[in-house]
Amino acid sequence: MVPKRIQNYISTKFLDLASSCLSSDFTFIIEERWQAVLNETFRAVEAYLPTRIGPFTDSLLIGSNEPLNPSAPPKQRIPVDCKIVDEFHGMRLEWTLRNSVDSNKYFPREKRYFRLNCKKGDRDRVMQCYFPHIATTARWILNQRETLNIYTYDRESSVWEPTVFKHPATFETLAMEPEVKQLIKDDLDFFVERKDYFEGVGRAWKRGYLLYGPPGTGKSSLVAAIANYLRYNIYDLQLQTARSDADLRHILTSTTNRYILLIEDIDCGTKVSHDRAKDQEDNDEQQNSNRLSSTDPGVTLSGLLNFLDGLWSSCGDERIIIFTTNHKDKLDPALLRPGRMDVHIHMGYCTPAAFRKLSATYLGIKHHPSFLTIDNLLQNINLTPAEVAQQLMKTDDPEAVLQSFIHFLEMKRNLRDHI
Ligand SMILES: Nc1ncnc2c1ncn2[C@@H]1O[C@H](COP(=O)(O)OP(=O)(O)OP(=O)(O)O)[C@@H](O)[C@H]1O
Repeated sequence: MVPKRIQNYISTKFLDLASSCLSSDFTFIIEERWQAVLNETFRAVEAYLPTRIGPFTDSLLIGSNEPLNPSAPPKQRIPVDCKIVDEFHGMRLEWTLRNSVDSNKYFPREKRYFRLNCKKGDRDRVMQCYFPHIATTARWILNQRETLNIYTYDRESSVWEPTVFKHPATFETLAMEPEVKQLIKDDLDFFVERKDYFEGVGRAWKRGYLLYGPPGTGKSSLVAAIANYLRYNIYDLQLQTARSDADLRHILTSTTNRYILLIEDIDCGTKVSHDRAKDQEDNDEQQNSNRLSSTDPGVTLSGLLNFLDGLWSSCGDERIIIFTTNHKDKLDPALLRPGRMDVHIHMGYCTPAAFRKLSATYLGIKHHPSFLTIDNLLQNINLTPAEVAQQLMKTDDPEAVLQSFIHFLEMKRNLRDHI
């Protein structure tokens, strides 16, 4: 009397129920993304599991990126479908990394997820003890990591591609006014240590820096120094790689916590720049003035601002956002409004104090009778630290370098006087 389809439905449901009652196993699934942002549990497991590779692990991904140390053992990662067995407080925990392609989307994206199998009876203990243990261990591992990464966004595969970041710049080697340097370091320390403060005053735990100044004054070097100081990875974003605001959101929420988001030369090739002189002529274009790129259909200034301090700004924790520009005056005033970028840092021409730092770094000389002459000359000439550094690398005889540098400065001064 019962139609075949309903019979099948009932028997399938019955079998499901029976197998779930009879099976003593339980499975946790940990996907890479959680509610539109990167899943911190996934990231913690990713950092933790390589420490659990044991003699029974049957395959590993290995690789190396240290050309200067070829005899060092390669680094290990966990391949897809490889089983890792962990033991914790008497529980047996079986992990597997899986991969699937999300084909529903217009742009197919790879979806990675971890499966954790345990005994049904251990489920609560896994939630209450094991996952917190993973989170704590992962935090420690990530804090200890020796190498930093710089990520660039690969538009084709829609993922951030990491490269090892080994920039030698530090606050110690940076040539800038010592007071400014100290201010930046204090600001960074305050930021890192005051999660509770940011929460208490209802602000997202992020800090925005705008570095501006002529080319060669050390903006990129300062970014590197900040990354090395905080041990934060850098996500280097070219705004043009985002196809639309939605794409930008996806890109920005596919990052981990604790990072520097770097958008260099924000004035270049985008409509974030604001050429006031052209305002009148560009009336029609003003309709589209929100658009950052004329070839890409859709990243808008408001899309970017929304991530900076709009509703999306609270997605993610412990983020330093750095914009650099050679032309602050070309930026849209909306970007410069108080509260948008918390700290504006002017990277200027080489000052006597900056010269002393460069001399100590490049020549190993901290005091020299010729410094007075150099100070006087520098005060009247606009020379970037990059130009000074170039002059100081001319030969490996420090005395000869200083003499030739004085000649160079005098030549510059005479040239300027004749124009
Ligand atoms: N303030 C500085 N302290 C130490 N070195 C510096 C400084 N400024 C520039 N340099 C030297 O000059 C090189 C170029 O500097 P850097 O790329 O940091 O400048 P920039 O302001 O980012 O330039 P651009 O605007 O062209 O990107 C650096 O590799 C570094 O060796």
